[in-house]
Amino acid sequence: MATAVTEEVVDYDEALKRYDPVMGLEVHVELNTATKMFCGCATEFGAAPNSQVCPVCLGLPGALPVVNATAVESAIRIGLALNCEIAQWCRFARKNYFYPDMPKNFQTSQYDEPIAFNGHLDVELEDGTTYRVEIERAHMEEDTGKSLHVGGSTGRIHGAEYSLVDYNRAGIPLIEIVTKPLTGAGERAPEVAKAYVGALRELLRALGVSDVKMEQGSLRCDANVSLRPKVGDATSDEQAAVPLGTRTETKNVNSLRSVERAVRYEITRHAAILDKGGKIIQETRHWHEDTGVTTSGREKSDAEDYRYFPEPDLVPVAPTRETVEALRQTLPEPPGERRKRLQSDWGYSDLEMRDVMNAGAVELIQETVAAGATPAAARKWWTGELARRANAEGRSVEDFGVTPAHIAELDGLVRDGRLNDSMARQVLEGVLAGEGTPTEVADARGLELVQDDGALEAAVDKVIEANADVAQKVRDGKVQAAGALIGQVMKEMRGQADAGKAREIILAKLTS
Ligand SMILES: Nc1ncnc2c1ncn2[C@@H]1O[C@H](COP(=O)(O)OP(=O)(O)OP(=O)(O)O)[C@@H](O)[C@H]1O
Ligand SMILES: [Mg+2]
Ligand SMILES: [Mg+2]
Repeated sequence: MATAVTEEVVDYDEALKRYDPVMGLEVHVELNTATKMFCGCATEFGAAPNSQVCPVCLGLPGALPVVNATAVESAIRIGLALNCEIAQWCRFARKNYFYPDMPKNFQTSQYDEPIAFNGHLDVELEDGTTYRVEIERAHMEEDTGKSLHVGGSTGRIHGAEYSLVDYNRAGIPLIEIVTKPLTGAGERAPEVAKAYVGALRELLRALGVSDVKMEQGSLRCDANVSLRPKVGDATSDEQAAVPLGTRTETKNVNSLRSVERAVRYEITRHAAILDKGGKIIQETRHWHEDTGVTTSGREKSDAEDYRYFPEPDLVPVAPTRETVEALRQTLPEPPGERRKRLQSDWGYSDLEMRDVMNAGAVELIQETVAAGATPAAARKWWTGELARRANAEGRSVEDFGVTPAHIAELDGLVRDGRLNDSMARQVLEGVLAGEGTPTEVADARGLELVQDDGALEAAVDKVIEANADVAQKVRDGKVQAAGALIGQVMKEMRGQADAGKAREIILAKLTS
């Protein structure tokens, strides 16, 4: 294991004055098929170690693999969604290397005949511009098992007392999506990296092919970074003609924010080495979330000898054009377009839509609006109260037992004038506590606005009398001062009044 040496870095903006960054992103996505890539074992996450294994995924002699047809379909759909060409005929290949988490001593992968190639994904950046990420290929392979190193001194894998290995993950279908070297992003390279992985995650989720949980490892990103001397604008022809520098490959970066930080860090680290006339070593690096740095992994040349050869135990994959076209018909509306359509349907600002995206609430809002709520109310509940609570409790809003129908019903009660905002919040408490539907909770808790305007007027009169000085301010034109009076009226009515109505009455009495 690498010892923790702090490497030199230069200021990011300084680095960008002298160097042009180039990136290549490799994303591994675990498909959500019920069974593994080449056998019938289950793929459930978190099962007891080595409970989902068989002779095929354990690589026992004589066991024969069979391709998972659903995984191939998912691979083709991913390829199509990434605007790739789909191979008419391709094979699996054995990638030979020895590592204890890989029981067969080779990984069944694809090499020079990927199922999908030559695509692109357009990603939107913060400033509204679009960057086209060129996709080199998307190929099928299988995941490895997981090692667990126990005892010994902390962080020293090979100093561990012993190691355990869990093969449940071995053989889970993976698609590796590899970009071409991405140029022309200039100082926005880290932002492009984050935006691309985010857009890819959104796309894969829309395709329904993976649960894309970076924190659980079902979506993993390796970020390759190199620098070359800067000779012009990032997008100029002279700059494009400069040969690429040596890359480093930062492994398994497991959040969008980390992708951005890791790329940024590597740019500043490379620059420091190049400034001193040093050479970048082509190697893998490990990202450390806590300290925000990468450390050296293993040296890895381009000509890494994996002794690839075509897998003799599997038949080639040869999807007919009809099959491919039929799969094309199953593609969802591109997420970017869908997002824009919904934002305009719902009348949200850019900021509001971003909140909704960040809260992962698009589907919930869609269902809530379909159930009759206004888009504004749906957004308010799902990204406000419920998202806050979910965050605080480290849970997902879906796990609360509150449904879009509940929220629509709650909104209905507010719009019918039966509940005010603070009462609606109390009703929601009750729904969260499992007391029933919003109407049931409001009935059971006796929550209902006083509809009697006479009572409200009486309360207003009383409050005006008791707060003559404030009332005078309102009369003198300081309308904001009415807020204090409304507060008093609400108190007088024990919260059972419609604050909007109270305001109307107060202003009518004092300003007309
Ligand atoms: N000089 C470079 N600078 C930045 N990125 C590069 C450079 N050369 C290649 N890349 C990118 O690095 C990535 C290399 O991924 P690829 O899967 O092809 O090979 P690998 O990382 O060597 O192999 P493995 O899949 O075994 O990790 C690609 O995204 C490619 O575009
Ligand atoms: Mg790769
Ligand atoms: Mg790689």
